[in-house]
Amino acid sequence: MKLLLRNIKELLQVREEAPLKVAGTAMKELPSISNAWLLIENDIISDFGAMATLPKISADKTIDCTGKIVLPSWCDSHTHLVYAGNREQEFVDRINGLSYQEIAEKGGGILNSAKKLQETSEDSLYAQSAARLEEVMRLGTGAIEIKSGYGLTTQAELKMLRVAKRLGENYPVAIKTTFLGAHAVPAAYKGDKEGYLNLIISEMLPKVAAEKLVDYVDIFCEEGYFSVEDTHTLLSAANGYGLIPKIHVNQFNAIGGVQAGVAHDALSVDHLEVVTNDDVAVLKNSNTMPVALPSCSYFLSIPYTPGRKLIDAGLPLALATDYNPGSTPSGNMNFVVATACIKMKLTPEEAINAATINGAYAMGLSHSHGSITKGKSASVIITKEIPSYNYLPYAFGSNCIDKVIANGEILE
Ligand SMILES: N=CN[C@@H](CCC(=O)O)C(=O)O
Ligand SMILES: [Zn+2]
Repeated sequence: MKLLLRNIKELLQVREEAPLKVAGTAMKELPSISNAWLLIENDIISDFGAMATLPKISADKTIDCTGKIVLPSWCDSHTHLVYAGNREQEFVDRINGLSYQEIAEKGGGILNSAKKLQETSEDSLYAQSAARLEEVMRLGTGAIEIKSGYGLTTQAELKMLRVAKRLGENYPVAIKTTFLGAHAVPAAYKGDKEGYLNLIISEMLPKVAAEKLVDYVDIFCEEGYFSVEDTHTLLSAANGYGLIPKIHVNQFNAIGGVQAGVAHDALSVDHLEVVTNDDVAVLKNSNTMPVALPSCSYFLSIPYTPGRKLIDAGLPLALATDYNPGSTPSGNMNFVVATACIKMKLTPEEAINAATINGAYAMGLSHSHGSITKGKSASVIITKEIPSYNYLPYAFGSNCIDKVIANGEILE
């Protein structure tokens, strides 16, 4: 099947040789071709160029993209998309004055989602999660990471991860999975965090690894959840199963989670609403991608990750949604890109790099996603007719997407 996109007003994020990631001032560059064509063969980007160079191609289908911009699909490297039910009552409780932490201390928060998930069948969990995945795919997400962490028992964690794996088998989207058993201490282990960590290490990790359910390991390194010492203990154990870390750090407090992540060569450290100069220095000498989650800051009214400071220090930055029922009930990467520009003062070029190639890096997918490069997955967004790519974050409340091509499949 040959699919030709022609008369593209601007083809964005064109990289002949795709970098693994872009950092610092290089994030301001967004290579593009005006008045372009793009050829997709089956599920692969096979060629592209300026219209003046278009060779004779007998395509099975042609899409005229006059006035429209084409860019690689969003790469959302941090989500908790598999969950049961919702937490809209906690949303109202927060409006009425309770904090996110106070809700968690009353047994709400992650434990509330864990209870719901444990009571939900695997098929119902799959159906609820599939509906969310379909929605975010139509919003332009072409690669996504999904975490466990709302099970908090061995059976329920396995259930979540099997659902995530099944989604990857059934949808034309790249899915990476992460084991987040250390998301919170479950009610059954109240006051016995060591006992729960022991369960994670001696029972959950071996089972999750034996079923080949995950690519990465995660822990919520935060006051009131898991300490830096717990983080070292878990990441060392996970290393024995070949699991690379992608961890939750510095959401509310900088307690040394960034340093712990870098010490274990984490692929990414995520949240970073609070960042110290020492965190920046440690990240500079690492391969670890800092990941900002601006929709979470928006929803919880907490500080935004100082993205400007990180990029100005020469670091890379990725943007992701954090889609989950508690802190971010939205998987919309378009809103993330707009909010990064509006609230974190990223330029549109920086935000698009952060949401494509750097997002791909943060889930180990730079070789196949995140840029318009020959041989990469044919996962692209075709916008509506818009004046320029700056319009994408500018028109933050509008859906600027006309069509999505998901691994070669057209989603209307
Ligand atoms: N902070 C930890 N975990 C999730 C939220 C969990 C929840 O509230 O359900 C996050 O990344 O924001
Ligand atoms: Zn998260």
